[in-house]
Amino acid sequence: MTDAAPLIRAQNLGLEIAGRQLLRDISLALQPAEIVTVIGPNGAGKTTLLRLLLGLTKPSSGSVQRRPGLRLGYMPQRLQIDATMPMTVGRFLTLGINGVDVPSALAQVGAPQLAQARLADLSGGEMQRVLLARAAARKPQLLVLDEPTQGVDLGGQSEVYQLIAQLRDELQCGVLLVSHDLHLVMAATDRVLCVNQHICCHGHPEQVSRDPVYLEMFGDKLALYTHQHNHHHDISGEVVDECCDQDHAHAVTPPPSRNPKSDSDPAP
Ligand SMILES: Nc1ncnc2c1ncn2[C@@H]1O[C@H](COP(=O)(O)OP(=O)(O)OP(=O)(O)O)[C@@H](O)[C@H]1O
Repeated sequence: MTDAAPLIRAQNLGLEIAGRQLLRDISLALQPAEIVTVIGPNGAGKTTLLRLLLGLTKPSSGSVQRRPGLRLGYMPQRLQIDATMPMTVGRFLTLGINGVDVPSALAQVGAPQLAQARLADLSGGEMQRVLLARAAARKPQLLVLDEPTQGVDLGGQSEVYQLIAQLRDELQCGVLLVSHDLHLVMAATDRVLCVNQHICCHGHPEQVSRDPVYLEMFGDKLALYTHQHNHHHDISGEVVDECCDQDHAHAVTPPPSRNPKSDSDPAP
């Protein structure tokens, strides 16, 4: 494969376990330096898809091709830490990875002060930054991040996504990440795959956010929100009309679909 070849290409992936079809007909290609976000409801198969792409789970059907020698950085969804474990962040970053420069690895994720901190003492946001630093420490060609903002408060979440976009620019690596919230990742994502056992829709984030399939899937969460001002937004935040209520709960108004790619389209 050449540099222009995808980092990973999957064709017609399917996984069945104990008679249950967890994933079917997944075809995709991850390009270098591209940020791709997988979204989908709980139990949709997002983590399972990552595992198939990484070769940690064997598909029941279809195939995955990875670039030979592909350098991966993986950030798992959660890391169980024993509160009594005395390990420092600096030690954790070098475990099993040769030649990690701890100060610069932490500086890269905006946490230079954490080298001597105990892993068990970190806040949710600090822990995510440390996990990101470890995933980036191998200078990966592909960063795979499973819900990188778990345990991070809302204000900190967009910071983490900005950091991911910054890492992509610095390392020129592809990024494959899982998220529950399209709107948080929109600004830092080139392409979205909406997964629920199969790829339901895909495309640029704005396209997907207006796709009827996406809206149906996340409709309950998007349908109502409360805030204090006097206009409506569509789901990408644009003001779509005026009204005079203050402090109201209202429905998000999706604008007309702009040719999103949906269920019936060929795979990405
Ligand atoms: N090894 C396995 N054996 C049987 N079922 C499994 C296995 N791995 C995952 N599943 C099931 O597959 C479904 C998809 O799981 P997965 O963790 O991929 O979902 P997800 O989209 O990542 O969910 P969440 O958003 O809740 O993290 C779930 O119903 C899960 O119970």
